[in-house]
Amino acid sequence: MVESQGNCTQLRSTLRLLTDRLSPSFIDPIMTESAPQSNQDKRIAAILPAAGRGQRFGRAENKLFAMLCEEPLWFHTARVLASRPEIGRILMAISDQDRPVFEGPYAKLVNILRIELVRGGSERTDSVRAGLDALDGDNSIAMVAIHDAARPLVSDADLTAVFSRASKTGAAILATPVPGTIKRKINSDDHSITIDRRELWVAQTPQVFHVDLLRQAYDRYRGRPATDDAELVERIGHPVALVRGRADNIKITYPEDLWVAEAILNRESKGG
Ligand SMILES: Nc1ccn([C@@H]2O[C@H](COP(=O)(O)OP(=O)(O)OP(=O)(O)O)[C@@H](O)[C@H]2O)c(=O)n1
Ligand SMILES: C[C@](O)(CO)[C@H](O)COP(=O)(O)O
Repeated sequence: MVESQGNCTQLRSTLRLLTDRLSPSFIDPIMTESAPQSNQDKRIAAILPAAGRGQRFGRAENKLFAMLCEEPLWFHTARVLASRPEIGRILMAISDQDRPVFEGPYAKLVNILRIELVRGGSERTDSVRAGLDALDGDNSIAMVAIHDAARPLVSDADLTAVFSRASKTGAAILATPVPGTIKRKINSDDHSITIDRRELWVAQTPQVFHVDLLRQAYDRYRGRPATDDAELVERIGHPVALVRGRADNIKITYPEDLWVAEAILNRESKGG
C-alpha cells in the first residue's frame, strides 16, 4: 500500500522508493497489497480537478507544481486517494498547458498512481464534468469523490467518514463550522455588519455523490456559476449532508498556505 500520510521525512522516502524502482513487479504489490477485500472496494472513482491557473497563488506555473516536502503538491493529494482500497479509478482533469508536464517529467508518478488524465476546462465544473464523462459506461463505479488537487492534507479518518455518509445519503461533503466572526461589507467605505455564524460551515472536499445523482445534477446544469459540486446537487433538490472535517484539510490557495501545509506535515516529527 502506498504510504499516504506522515511527516516530510517519511513522505520523501516513499517518493524515492517509488521512483527508484518503477518496475510493475515492484509497484503492483505496493498498490494492491493487504488492501482489505470487500464488496465496497474500488467502487468509488476519484475526480481530481487540477486544471486551474492558480492566479491567487501568484506564480506563472500551476500552483499544483509547487513543491511540498520536496514533492509536487498534486502528487501528495493523488497519493492519499490512491492509497484507499475504495478507490477504483482516479481521473485527474488537467489543462492543455500542463499536459506536457504530466506526460513528460511527471509521467512516471502519474503511471505509478494509475491516474487517468482528462481534459479540464475553463471552469471547475467543466473539469469535473470531464472526469464524470470518462466514467460513462463503467458500471463498477457506484460513487464519485471529487477532491481538489490543491487539498493535499485530507486525513484517512475524514475520507472514511465522508465515504460512509455518502454511501448512506447519496450526497455528503467534508466541511468545518465557521471558526471566526463573519462580517458582510455593506458599502464602498468598507463598513460592515456581523452575520450570525451559528449555521454557517465552510465547504471542503472530497464532495462525494452516488454517480447517478451527480450525473443528474450535471445533466440539468445550465451554466449558472457554482464554486462546488454540492451546489449543483442542491439545485436539483437533493439534500447534501455535512460531515465535519479537520481544520487542517486546507486548500492551497495563497503562497502562505504552502508554509502552513509544510508545518502541518512536520508536526509529527516534533511529536505534534
Ligand atoms: N477551471 C478549473 C478551475 C479550478 N480547477 C481546480 O479546482 C481546484 C480548486 O480550485 P482553486 O483552488 O480555485 O484553484 P485555481 O482555480 O487554480 O486557483 P485561482 O482561483 O487562484 O486561479 C484546484 O485543484 C484547481 O486546479 C480546475 O480543475 N479547473
Ligand atoms: C470546492 C471548494 O474547495 C469548496 O470550498 C471551493 O469552492 C473551490 O475553490 P475555489 O477557490 O472556490 O475555486
